[in-house]
Amino acid sequence: MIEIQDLVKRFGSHTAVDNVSLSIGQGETLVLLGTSGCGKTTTLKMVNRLIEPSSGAIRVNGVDVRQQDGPTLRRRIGYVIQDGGLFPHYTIAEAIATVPKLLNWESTAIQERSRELIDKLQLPETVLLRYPAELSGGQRQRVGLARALAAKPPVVLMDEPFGALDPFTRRHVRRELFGLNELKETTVVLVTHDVSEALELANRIVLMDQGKIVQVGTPTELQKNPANEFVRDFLDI
Ligand SMILES: Nc1ncnc2c1ncn2[C@@H]1O[C@H](COP(=O)(O)OP(=O)(O)OP(=O)(O)O)[C@@H](O)[C@H]1O
Repeated sequence: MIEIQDLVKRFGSHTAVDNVSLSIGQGETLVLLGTSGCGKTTTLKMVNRLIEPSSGAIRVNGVDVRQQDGPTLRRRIGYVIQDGGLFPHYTIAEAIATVPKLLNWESTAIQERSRELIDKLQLPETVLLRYPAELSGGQRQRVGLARALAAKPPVVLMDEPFGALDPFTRRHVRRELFGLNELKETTVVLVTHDVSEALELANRIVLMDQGKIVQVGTPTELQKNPANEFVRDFLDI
């Protein structure tokens, strides 16, 4: 589904992502885990071309991401960031409709899809007419996900999607979201530095340090067979 090959990103003399290769399967939830500054976000943003690689290649469904311009590519790849990443001057209905509109969906189809998502994410329909500032953090997060899923993208990238929430709401929202059938069929790449979140959500975890992959495996593999002291320390085992 997503093939990342020998990916490198340098910022001046600093190598933020250092020769990363990964294969992510259809419907898989892959978690990029690691300390602050280890290159998780930079790796993620190269998938949807918010950052261009220094070298290496990324293919989504066999097609090199560089064959499409950034905006076109991003219509097919959902993107969720901390606190929802919503524009303050768009109502929730407008926010969710953004990508379907760009894809020229009929307005009745957009309305139907928006209501479906609002319902699935257990938000009251009245939020559709409100602005992000009028919602709670947990609600904004759900709306951010609704916006990312609106046009049914095969791939969704998530960068610390629950980072702005208190621990209780965080657990609650993430269980709800990852319980959605719709998300089970979607390929998800999620960035976090939260070990328990990674262990709970990941099919596989990619543990990174200083731009490099230290270990890739299922949560159980990492816990049972940590590759080295760093992995043991990071997972606190
Ligand atoms: N635009 C940029 N210009 C220069 N250096 C950058 C830029 N973006 C990121 N970096 C550097 O690249 C490294 C990796 O950053 P990145 O944001 O990918 O880390 P991260 O693992 O996502 O960290 P965090 O969890 O803190 O967000 C860091 O050292 C960061 O300072």
